[in-house]
Amino acid sequence: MAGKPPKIGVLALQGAFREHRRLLESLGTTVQEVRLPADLTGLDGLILPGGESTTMARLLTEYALWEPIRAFQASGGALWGTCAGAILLAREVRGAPPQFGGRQESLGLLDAAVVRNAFGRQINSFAAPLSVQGLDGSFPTVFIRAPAFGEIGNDVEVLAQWQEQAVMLRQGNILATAFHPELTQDARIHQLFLDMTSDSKAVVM
Ligand SMILES: NC(=O)CC[C@H](N)C(=O)O
Repeated sequence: MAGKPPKIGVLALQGAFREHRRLLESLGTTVQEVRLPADLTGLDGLILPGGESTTMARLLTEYALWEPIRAFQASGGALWGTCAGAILLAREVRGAPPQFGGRQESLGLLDAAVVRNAFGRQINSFAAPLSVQGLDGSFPTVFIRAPAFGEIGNDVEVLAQWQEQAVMLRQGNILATAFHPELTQDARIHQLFLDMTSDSKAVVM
């Protein structure tokens, strides 16, 4: 769809937000770092980066961002969570640390449960070429203490799997990857997300 180029926010409380910014800018996208609810104004999409989901959850509470992000998505804003960011999107989080009483707050916007650290600890981190639905050839994925998705709702498409576990999901204007496209030089999933922002604008109009 022709029109204004999308403006994308990257949640910049903690984690790999600079890496997302670099890839988005390589595609000519205007990027806004998001730390406060007001930073969401005028954005077409928001990326929740990888990092540490328990820390990010605490900071989302401190900066009063939970409800504004839900409202942003409800009004047509696209969301993409990578790794810890994907954990924040899920309906239910498994494997929360005991000091959280085994429970971890999430946005609950993606109709799937997420299992933290599904592929093991830091030392079990790995890189692998993966086939991703809609992309030609393989995509160079990087998994760092990555989650996997389960109990996936009917409205959710599985776009990639690793060892029979779902690692990339799309539900309408929400995208979730258990891996880190921002740590590669391959901007195709960032491009896919930019395309999603114009899809959701088309729906709203
Ligand atoms: N690379 C990552 O984002 C790791 C996510 C981390 N295991 C968490 O649960 O938050």
